[in-house]
Amino acid sequence: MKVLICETAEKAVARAAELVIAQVRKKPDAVLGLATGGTMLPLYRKLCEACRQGAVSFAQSTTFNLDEYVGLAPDHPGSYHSYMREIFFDQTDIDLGRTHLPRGDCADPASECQRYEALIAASGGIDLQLLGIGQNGHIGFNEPTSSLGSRTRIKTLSHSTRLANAGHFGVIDAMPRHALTMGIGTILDARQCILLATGQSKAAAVASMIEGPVSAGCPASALQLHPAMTAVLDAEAASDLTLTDYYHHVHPLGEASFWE
Ligand SMILES: N[C@@H]1[C@@H](O)[C@H](O)[C@@H](COP(=O)(O)O)O[C@@H]1O
Repeated sequence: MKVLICETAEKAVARAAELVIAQVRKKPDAVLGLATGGTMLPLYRKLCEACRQGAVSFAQSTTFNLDEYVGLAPDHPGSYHSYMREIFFDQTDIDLGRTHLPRGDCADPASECQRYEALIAASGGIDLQLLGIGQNGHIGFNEPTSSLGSRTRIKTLSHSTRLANAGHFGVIDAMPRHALTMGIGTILDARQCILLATGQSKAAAVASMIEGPVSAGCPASALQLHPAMTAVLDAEAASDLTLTDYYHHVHPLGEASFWE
């Protein structure tokens, strides 16, 4: 795993945006795996800005999002369909017909998961998967205990994940209890992964992901096995890593990359 430590969150976001833009410039019809969450907001802002300025075009991109809440229709304001339209799709030149998210409101979620997996495979597979990380080490909605070989399926959300995301729903009782999520095996199939983590609240999860044992207890630790995985971190998110000590000695207030 390549670990890129940047001095500030702003710089980490800028580096992650550069990596995405470089991939799309190199392969304009790239298949992108997309993530949601607060960490991604400034990253999408950068990508939209670059698109408006003509620095990158998503017109030929195909996208697959990691997850969606069970029971929510695409036009529900708390759905990830709504998030993606508002934050990214409607502000770029992307062809909406080539954007995909699992349908949360389908009658048969299990067959929706199979349909979604088949669609990803039919697209030729994901070239670049963008990821955030939950405070408990989840990726997508693969909560701790997720099988490392899992495919797209339904997961029960942990109480801490529901609390962390309840803001979008007003009260925790309005927050969905389940999600459809790409599996860890689905994510590991992507040809390249970029995980962005910023802020002190992610430090423990980031340390488990990079320096902990590969374990279903920290689903993100499975990314240690991926041959082309880059973790882009700010200094706060990196602060529990043993390699951060070296970073502070050798690169005070700078950017540094390490191979773990
Ligand atoms: N399903 C999403 C994840 O894909 C995301 O990585 C995580 C972290 O979100 P945040 O960036 O808001 O901390 O939140 C949700 O659980």
